[in-house]
Amino acid sequence: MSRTLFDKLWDRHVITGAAGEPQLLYVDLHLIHEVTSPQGFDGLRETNRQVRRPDKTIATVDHNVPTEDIFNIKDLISKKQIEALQKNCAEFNIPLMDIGTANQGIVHMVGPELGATQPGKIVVCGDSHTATHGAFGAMAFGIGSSEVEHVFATQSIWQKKPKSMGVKITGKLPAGVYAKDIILHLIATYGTAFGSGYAIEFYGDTVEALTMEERMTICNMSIEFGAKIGMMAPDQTTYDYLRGRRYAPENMEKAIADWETLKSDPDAVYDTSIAIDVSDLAPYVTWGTNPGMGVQFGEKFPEIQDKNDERAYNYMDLQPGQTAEEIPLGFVFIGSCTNARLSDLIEAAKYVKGGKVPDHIQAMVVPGSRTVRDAAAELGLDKIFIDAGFEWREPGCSACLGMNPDKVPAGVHCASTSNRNFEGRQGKGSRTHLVSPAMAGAAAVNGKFVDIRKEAVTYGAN
Ligand SMILES: CC(C)[C@H](C(=O)O)[C@@H](O)C(=O)O
Ligand code: SF4
Repeated sequence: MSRTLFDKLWDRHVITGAAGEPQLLYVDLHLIHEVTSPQGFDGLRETNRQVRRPDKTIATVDHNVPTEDIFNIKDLISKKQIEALQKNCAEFNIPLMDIGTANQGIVHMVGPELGATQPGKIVVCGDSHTATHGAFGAMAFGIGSSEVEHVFATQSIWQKKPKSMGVKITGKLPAGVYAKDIILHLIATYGTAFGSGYAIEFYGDTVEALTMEERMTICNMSIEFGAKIGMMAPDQTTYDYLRGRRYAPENMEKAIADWETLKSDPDAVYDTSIAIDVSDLAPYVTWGTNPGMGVQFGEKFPEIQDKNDERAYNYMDLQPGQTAEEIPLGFVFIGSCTNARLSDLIEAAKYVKGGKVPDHIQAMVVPGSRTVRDAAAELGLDKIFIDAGFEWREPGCSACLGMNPDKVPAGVHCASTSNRNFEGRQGKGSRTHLVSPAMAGAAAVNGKFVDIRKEAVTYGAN
């Protein structure tokens, strides 16, 4: 029988359980961070158990780390969580990409950078953006804290198979329009609950033409589209990305021969299918308090249709009929596991170069990992951002969410390359507008959102 990529990944991992019932799946890679792992370790200790496969577990510190004085963790809860992870990793023999080390970074950046995220694997993490790793043709999903303990102890997890959805993306992206705009467009068009109960496969000629970094941006926000799982079939782009990385297979040719089978059969059928064409897409800007409340640049913010819209407009202090250019920005955040990879910083820098961030805007770049930070500095991007008036920070989740000192002040509008614009997400009372890195960079030096498709707004673009 014809099978989708998702069916193939699922079938490979079933240990026991009948179809239609929860099934026990083997886990190939367990990523952990300081926020959702302490309970699991405590549970192991209480019952005198070990981590079954420390060699299939990788730890990162990301949510709580300061991005200025990295070893000086002032917040007591943050300090406790980070110290607990350090102690737990030492006790249970788990590799930790610790603060200050070469591989420090956000968990969803580090797995791929190390080459640990690979086609065909089941990747889990106590974090909702785990779908990011699906960009490699892996089946990756977020799990809860009690499931973290289960994976620690057994290297497996019970799951009921979700339905499958095919999202076909075709057309060539116009200049100034990015992977971020594709996923924001999908969410704005179909709603934040559309993917609920599904594992999504993104495919089509647009997807095939994307780099791994762009693919990760789309899979990352599967959760904002309602789906726990988002994936793309592996191809030459995937293999080229992985070759030579620390955890890449020793015998790449043998691995690739297997990975080549990881694609949906031509006549495989998804439970639900949708298709979009991106040839005429414009850059997106969200105006409201969920990632689906967004418009294409130039469009007016929509009329109020329900209580949610009303509440969002009140919280954001915006009105229907306004446009993105009218948003009074006070903050620009370029960071997060959605858009803080090297290509994101390169694209943002193209629009920042030679410009100046006006006094009314605080702008920061927070590379998602030290690897990215170092590579960007090598290209001189740090200088471009600093000369323009940006703060150039150390890696971490930073202002993506208010768990560390980086926060957007109450009432301030922030152009953000992250994935969530919920009330208070970037700090109490903060107002988040989700955009691509290029849109954020251009907004910083122009003092407001601008149409980056027009040459005139780019400074020294090349
Ligand atoms: C803190 C963590 C559990 C959380 C998540 O699950 O996604 C965070 O990463 C987020 O983005 O909101
Ligand atoms: S960068 Fe943001 S979305 Fe990503 S893991 Fe950290 S807090 Fe979650």
